[in-house]
Amino acid sequence: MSESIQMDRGSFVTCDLLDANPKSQVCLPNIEGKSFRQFGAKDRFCGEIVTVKCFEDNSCVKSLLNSDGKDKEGNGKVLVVDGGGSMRCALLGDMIAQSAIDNGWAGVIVYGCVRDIDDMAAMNLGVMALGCIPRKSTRRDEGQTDIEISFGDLTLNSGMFVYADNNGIIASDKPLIS
Ligand SMILES: O=C([O-])CC(=O)C(=O)O
Repeated sequence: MSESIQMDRGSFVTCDLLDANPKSQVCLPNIEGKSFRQFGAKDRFCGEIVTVKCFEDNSCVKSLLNSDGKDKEGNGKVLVVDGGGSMRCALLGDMIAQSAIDNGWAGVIVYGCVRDIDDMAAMNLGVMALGCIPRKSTRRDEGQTDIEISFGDLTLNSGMFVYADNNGIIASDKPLIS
């Protein structure tokens, strides 16, 4: 039985949500020797997922985060980017992160790297990524949106729900808090 817990979106704990919903997906803490870390000031964030798959090209990330990031209830969505785990360039920096905030997104999870992390650490956005690197990606308008993505034992589609805090990342077909 899954249980939607009534709770403020800013005060959930992933461990408690998972205890109440043990069939939820759980991201592994070690993915081929790499781990997700927090880079934003908002270290507890959740929302409806929008998926992107791109490799060393953040065209889709930039255009999506420059568009409305609110769900039907007006809550922020979370962009989950499968960057193939590349540690060679960053798919998000402070300027795109600022446009995510301006457009109401709750957070961005990057299976890859980010940059401008000192500025990002002060921004009211959830950001989790595997690491950081000064180099930006090359925009060639390549990448796919709303496609199934998989990493770290997660298999995610747009319309699912993700919950992230300092304990880690969990995901579910249904909302876990209401
Ligand atoms: O423009 C990019 O590709 C990433 C970046 O530096 C930013 O968002 O500020």
